[in-house]
Amino acid sequence: MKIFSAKQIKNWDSFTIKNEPIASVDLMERAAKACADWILKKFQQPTSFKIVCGKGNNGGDGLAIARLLIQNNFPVCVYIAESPSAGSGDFNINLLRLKEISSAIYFLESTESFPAINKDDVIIDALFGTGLNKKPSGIFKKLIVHLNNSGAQIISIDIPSGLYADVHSDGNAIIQARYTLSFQQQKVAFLLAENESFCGEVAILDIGLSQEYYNNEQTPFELIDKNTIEEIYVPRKPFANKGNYGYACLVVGSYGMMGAAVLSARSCLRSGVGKLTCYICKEGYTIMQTAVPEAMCAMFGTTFIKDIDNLKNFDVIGIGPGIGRHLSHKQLLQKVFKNSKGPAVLDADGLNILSSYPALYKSIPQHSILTPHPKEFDRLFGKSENDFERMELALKKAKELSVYIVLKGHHTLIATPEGKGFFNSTGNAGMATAGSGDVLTGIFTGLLAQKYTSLEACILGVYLHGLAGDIAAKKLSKEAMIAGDIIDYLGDAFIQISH
Ligand SMILES: NC(=O)C1=CN([C@@H]2O[C@H](COP(=O)(O)OP(=O)(O)OC[C@H]3O[C@@H](n4cnc5c(N)ncnc54)[C@H](O)[C@@H]3O)[C@@H](O)[C@H]2O)[C@@H](O)CC1
Ligand SMILES: Nc1ncnc2c1ncn2[C@@H]1O[C@H](COP(=O)(O)OP(=O)(O)O)[C@@H](O)[C@H]1O
Ligand SMILES: [K+]
Repeated sequence: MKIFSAKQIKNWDSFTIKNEPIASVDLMERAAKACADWILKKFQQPTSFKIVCGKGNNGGDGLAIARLLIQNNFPVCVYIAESPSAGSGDFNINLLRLKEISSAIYFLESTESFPAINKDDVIIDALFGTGLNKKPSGIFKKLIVHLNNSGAQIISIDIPSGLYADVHSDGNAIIQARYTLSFQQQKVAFLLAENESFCGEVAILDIGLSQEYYNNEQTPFELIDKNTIEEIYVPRKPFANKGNYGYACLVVGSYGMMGAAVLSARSCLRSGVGKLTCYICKEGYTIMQTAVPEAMCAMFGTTFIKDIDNLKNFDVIGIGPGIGRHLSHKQLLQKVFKNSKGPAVLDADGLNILSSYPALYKSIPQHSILTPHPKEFDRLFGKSENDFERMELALKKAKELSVYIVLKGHHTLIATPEGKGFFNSTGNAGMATAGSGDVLTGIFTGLLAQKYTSLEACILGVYLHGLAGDIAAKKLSKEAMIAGDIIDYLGDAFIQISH
């Protein structure tokens, strides 16, 4: 699903108004109705709502929601933050409509007029939406702080007030919502960890914006969903043999870190690879042969891997999980880069070694997949001030090095050499456990071996990994699940995407 910028969303609204056609106030009514329906499902009588509005269209939404809640017999008070600017047209229409059924409408001109708020009240935040054009200051800033300090649950309409949709919100006063009810699709700001405490749980409500605009508008950002996966996933052919599904190699593990090797090998096999050989150290031999009898083993080195051989035999090489950091690993990387038939997968200490030798960056095989978490990313490409900056840097470096950068997190970002950014929509905090990343490396390696392109392997890989994690969390809880469980539920994830 495409993700548009605030400006594109505004154009999307205008396009819909013109081409559906629908009056803008009726589109606002549709948005307000979607919010009110959501709220009515969530909250029982006699919840008391305090709705705080600005004078733009976000405030207009708030006024229309107020009317709909009053019509459902909820106690509602409306507070309008005064400013010298006139209300938008649809704000004014909705104010008149509200005045016909309610007198509990108050204008906030100074801090003295701020309402007292009960912890049991529910605040609806319709102060600023995507029209925010500067840092909230003066009475607006104080109002945001007042609402945040009240201890009451806040529902933000469209976006938490004070938050920018497409850029870092650099020290802004921002509403800390328990829920954000946004329209039609995600905004980039919702997908970045730095905004978690503002957005709360995000619900995306369908307000029927134009499909034609959606189809024709270009955007660098997409959210990976079921439809994206349907276009990529290729079912196995009935007459296939193991030769059809590729020969993968994993360079993994060292003394004390064979767990990472086992996890990546198991997940590679569970992703459908035809054949797998693992390069490991001598101490890891029995462990690997016992834990993963389906994988072949080649030993090079005693406590860590010193060398590798015959790399030309493999369709794809994954390197990194558990290899530790040793001087000779620079040569290991060089060999992988030189002998890779196609793209390689680089993770964990594979990336850490790489970051110590920037001269090697330009010899990374084209379209390789690099899978850093934010700290590994900073080590590779330098520190970023915030998540937006890191995202932009990932897009820049993916282009510069012609690689796919999988920046891991709650909504993992795939930055592509073509300048596109795909956010994942599966996965959960139960996956914040040692070894989850090793599992992902195995999946990417397995999918590349089966001739998925790097982009397809990245998209399908992160989605399956997260989906298996979601199934594991449902069965076992986020707390009790461990990385190995993600592998155990990969089968269920494949079954889900293939139906
Ligand atoms: N027809 C449409 O365009 C639709 C728009 N919708 C709503 O409209 C919103 C966007 O509305 P608008 O573009 O009117 O913008 P907003 O309602 O977000 O705010 C704009 C108003 O706030 C002022 N403002 C911005 N930043 C400020 C600051 N820091 N301090 C003080 N004043 C500030 C602006 O001057 C303007 O008056 C969306 O977020 C959504 O909630 C929905 O009703 C769906 C339909
Ligand atoms: N809170 C979370 N929500 C969703 N996915 C998560 C979360 N925490 C971690 N993950 C996923 O788990 C994996 C962790 O990888 P990584 O940090 O490399 O762990 P390790 O090095 O222990 O294997 C990544 O794919 C990441 O996206
Ligand atoms: K808002």
